[in-house]
Amino acid sequence: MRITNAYCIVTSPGRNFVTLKIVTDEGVYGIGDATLNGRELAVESYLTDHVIPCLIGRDPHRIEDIWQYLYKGAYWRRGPVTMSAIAAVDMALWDIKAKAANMPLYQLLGGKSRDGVMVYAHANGRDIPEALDRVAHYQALGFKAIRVQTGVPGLDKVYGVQSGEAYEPAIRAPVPEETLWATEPYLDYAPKLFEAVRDRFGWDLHLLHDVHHRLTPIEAARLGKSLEPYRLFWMEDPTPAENQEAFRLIRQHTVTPLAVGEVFNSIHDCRELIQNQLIDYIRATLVHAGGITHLRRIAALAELYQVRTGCHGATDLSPVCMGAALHFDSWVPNFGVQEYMMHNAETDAVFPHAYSFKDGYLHPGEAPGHGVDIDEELAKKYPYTQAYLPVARLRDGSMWNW
Ligand SMILES: O=C(O)C(=O)C[C@H](O)[C@H](O)CO
Ligand SMILES: [Mg+2]
Repeated sequence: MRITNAYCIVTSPGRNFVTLKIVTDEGVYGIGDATLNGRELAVESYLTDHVIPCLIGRDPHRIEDIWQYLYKGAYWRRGPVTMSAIAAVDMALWDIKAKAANMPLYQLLGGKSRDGVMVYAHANGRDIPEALDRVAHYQALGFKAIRVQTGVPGLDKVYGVQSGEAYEPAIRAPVPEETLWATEPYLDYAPKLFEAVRDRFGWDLHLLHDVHHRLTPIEAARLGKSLEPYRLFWMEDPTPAENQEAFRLIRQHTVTPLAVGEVFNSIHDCRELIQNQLIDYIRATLVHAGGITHLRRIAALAELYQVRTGCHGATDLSPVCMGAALHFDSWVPNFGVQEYMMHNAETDAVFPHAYSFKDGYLHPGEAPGHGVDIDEELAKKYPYTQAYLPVARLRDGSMWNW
């Protein structure tokens, strides 16, 4: 089998997605997600200008060799643009291999380790009562795990809180939106939120919370400690993780479980966090961390230290990433949970998929490959529009972490 053609499809059914399609001489094709929120065209150019010309004529079954070629062959290693491009190729090649074998991808990875993939939903409210209503909504849908975020008194816009029906932080505009952040009111308010959630819903629900990189290590330690009575499933990204050592300080003060890594793109970003058991869940996922070939190395390292997976699954990762991740999640021995934000109807129509939700679990389906396709004609109806994640500043105007 040979690769005869490959190209990117950029589409925007509500938000921007970059998809790679790899076509072979035997008519089998594979699909990979290459979306990097706010930097979509950089990955598209990396693939189109620098990667695709090197793929033509290669044997698509040689997934490991192609991965190594793209990683080592560029000389410049790692980084989100490079690793998202490699991930797209890798996902598409695994799709081809599984389709050629006439098997769902999880079978090639080693078969299922579980009957369903537990997923968590996002309950977002402008205040505590609204957040509680959203928790009730997702619990009624059958979710066993729910992430809860609220607005903070005195702050106009806060990460994770929706102004309309669907939460979409990447605003369509030529430059990022500016938002305001203040740590003190947040640290006071977050425990009140979880006290209210436990009061109303009891203990038979996994609760998660995303701090979105906004605290210093000692502030994160304080928050983890103040959330202990509410027994969170995890506290996510409490502080930026470039300095992996910083998590030692948080760990010394709290037993609230920690989840980190949605912005990571290689095993080196989380090696110390894992080897020193400074986290409980690793959030890296396929599209930003080099695809299945690389994520399974990360998971294997994590397994040695009883760190479990908690793959990123926000809506800026396309259904292609979600579908492939569900095969990975079905197989990976040290699975923890999968994020599931749910795409809008337009996105689901552009990306027909085999996965389905039932009673708090997602199932990858039995279609050969990863089970997600792209309707290229429909995709053309939604042209790319510039959109960026917001930035955050403190009250004195200093730049902060969004
Ligand atoms: O889903 C999460 O946990 C996130 O933090 C979502 C991110 O803000 C989003 O994916 C950025 O593109
Ligand atoms: Mg997050």
